[in-house]
Amino acid sequence: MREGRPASGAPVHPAAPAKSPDQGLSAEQAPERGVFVTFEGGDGAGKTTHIRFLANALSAMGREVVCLREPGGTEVGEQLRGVVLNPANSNICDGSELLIFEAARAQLVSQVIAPALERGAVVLCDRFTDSTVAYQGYGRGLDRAFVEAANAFACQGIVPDRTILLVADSAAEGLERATRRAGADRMERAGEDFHARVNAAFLEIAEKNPRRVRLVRSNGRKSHTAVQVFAQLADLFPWMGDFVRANEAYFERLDVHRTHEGRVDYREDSASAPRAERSGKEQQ
Ligand SMILES: Nc1ncnc2c1ncn2[C@@H]1O[C@H](COP(=O)(O)OP(=O)(O)OP(=O)(O)O)[C@@H](O)[C@H]1O
Ligand SMILES: Cc1cn([C@H]2C[C@H](O)[C@@H](COP(=O)(O)O)O2)c(=O)[nH]c1=O
Repeated sequence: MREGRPASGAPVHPAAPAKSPDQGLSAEQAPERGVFVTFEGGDGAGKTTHIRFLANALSAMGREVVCLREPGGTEVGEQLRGVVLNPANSNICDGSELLIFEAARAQLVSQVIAPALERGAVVLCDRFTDSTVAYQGYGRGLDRAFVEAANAFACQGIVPDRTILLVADSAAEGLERATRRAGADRMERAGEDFHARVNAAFLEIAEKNPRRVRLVRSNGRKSHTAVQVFAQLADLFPWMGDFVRANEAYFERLDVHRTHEGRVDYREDSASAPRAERSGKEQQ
């Protein structure tokens, strides 16, 4: 997603801002401001799905998009991810767990996020500091002021411009979605009560930070969720507001369902998708 070329087949809205996917920056245009958007929510809430979809649309509009996940996103961070999520490491203590997430974050912020924002990229991050508050603060019960201080230390002043909080029907539903394919990692095995506390914590975080954190339900069709995600970002990317109203079919491709054989099936409720898409030109 680092290049500014439009993805094939992605619509371009007529009311696109000064820059359209076909036009480069003219010499006198100021570089665009970097935008930092994080996606949060319980396990299996749909973060990966919607980050990927949004990233495609943003790069079609000519933005450099950097997609990241936490823990991870750097070599060191991915190694730390392997340690903290490995179910074999069942004896990691809560303090050590917190510091591993913070170590991965400090590396990601300094090595990737800060430079990307400086360049004017859009950074989409699958989890960030709110996850630490929810999982280590509320879930594990660590001192919240200390968790906040550790977050601040790792972030070096970088705060998301917007956080999309995706909410599934329940923690159990999300966990079922998350573990369906690959089994449960160390955090996903923390128990139902733990995950209920985490999900409640996310709602509390959203209530306390209404400007930054926007709640979007991910319990229905993915296309509906995606429309709401775009709508909640329309003040940061002004073309998105009109785009949502004028391009329903663009979102419906998310409701495409892949069969085990790799064929593409279309659910009944997406039967209105345009013909070209129904012959297999879906994006995701
Ligand atoms: N409205 C929805 N939006 C997104 N995903 C949905 C929705 N409804 C069902 N799903 C399903 O939920 C599952 C989990 O999606 P995804 O992997 O994007 O979640 P995630 O939050 O990134 O999970 P994890 O916490 O494991 O990283 C997928 O199988 C996806 O198809
Ligand atoms: C950043 C962060 C993450 N976690 C937990 C949340 C999830 O259970 C895993 C990450 O797995 P995912 O499939 O990428 O969602 O780690 C946490 O407990 N604390 C954190 O700060």
